[in-house]
Amino acid sequence: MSAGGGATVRTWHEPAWTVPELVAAKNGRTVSVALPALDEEATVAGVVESILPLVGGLVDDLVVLDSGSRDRTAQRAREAGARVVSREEAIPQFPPVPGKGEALWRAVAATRGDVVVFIDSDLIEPDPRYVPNLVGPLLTAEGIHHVKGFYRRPLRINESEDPRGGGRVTELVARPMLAALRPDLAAVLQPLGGEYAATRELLEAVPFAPGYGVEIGLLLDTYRRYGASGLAQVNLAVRKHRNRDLMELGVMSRQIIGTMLRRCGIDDSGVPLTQYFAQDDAFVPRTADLALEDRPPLGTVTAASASGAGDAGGEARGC
Ligand SMILES: O=c1ccn([C@@H]2O[C@H](COP(=O)(O)OP(=O)(O)O[C@H]3O[C@H](CO)[C@@H](O)[C@H](O)[C@H]3O)[C@@H](O)[C@H]2O)c(=O)[nH]1
Ligand SMILES: O=C(O)[C@H](O)COP(=O)(O)O
Repeated sequence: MSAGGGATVRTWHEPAWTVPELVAAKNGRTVSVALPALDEEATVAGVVESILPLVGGLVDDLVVLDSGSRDRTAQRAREAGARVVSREEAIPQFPPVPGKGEALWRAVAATRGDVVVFIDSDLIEPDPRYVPNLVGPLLTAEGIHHVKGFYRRPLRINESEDPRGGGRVTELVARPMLAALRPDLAAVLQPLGGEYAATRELLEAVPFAPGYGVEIGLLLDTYRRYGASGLAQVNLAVRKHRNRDLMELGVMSRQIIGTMLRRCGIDDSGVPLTQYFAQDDAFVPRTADLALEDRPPLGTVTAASASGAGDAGGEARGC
């Protein structure tokens, strides 16, 4: 699929692989599935259970990377049948920092699969076809390193459901900014989606952006390394998740903009977002954290470098 003169991104609209076909296509390769989870006790078990039947066949390892949960996420995930790894266990030599990028960076370190599939653990009614369809292009086609899922996204707020209203940051921030800065990626339907698969070769070679910048960072870094031909996308039908409120999405958007600018060699002010919350007749300011320092490529991280997993520097710049 191409958009507005941009590059073509290989797109599977009606994926039809069977699980036995994909198992045969592994050809000695291994597949890990990693679920980042922060306080997801309500949903994590359902996501694990949707993938568990594949373990021992298509999937070699199913891991929940606990991102510092204070609820019973780890217990629920373990009881449902996943291997649970804390951030500290995944990379003991570096103290963890908050955020999703940190969780994914450590999930790659905690797994061994030649292919790693990421699935969010806040999904509602997760479809058991997500994992097979995400690994399909990697196992059956040549030259692809990163497969994004795409889907219709319902928006569920205050008990009402808009069948197509979800993906607000995607539609208002990420896709318009890609059109402006990286038009070759304008055909990617869900650049921020949390359901995607990638080769270990890619995941160990690129830096991981902090927080919610991680998906856009991985997308831009894939494009920089392999061009659009290293990317693919596959139709996963529908995806429902816990919808955050507008102010939380503002903070997420600020992080994503910071990562995009940095990947495109554009200076970011580094100023975090201040939001104003109406309280009675006043507007109360609150400034959110902003993190712009990447974690370095895992391929460069050894026990000897324990003194500093900081910024990956030039590797991340200039998309
Ligand atoms: O510090 C964190 C924050 C989140 N998560 C997990 O990451 C997943 C997605 O987080 P969520 O806060 O639900 O993100 P969304 O609002 O769903 O945001 C969308 O957009 C983000 C920015 O691209 C992506 O990271 C998400 O995967 C994507 O679903 C969930 O399983 C969380 O538990 C962590 O593990 N650690
Ligand atoms: O991916 C996104 O755009 C954000 O996660 C927001 O998604 P939502 O609008 O479906 O809550």
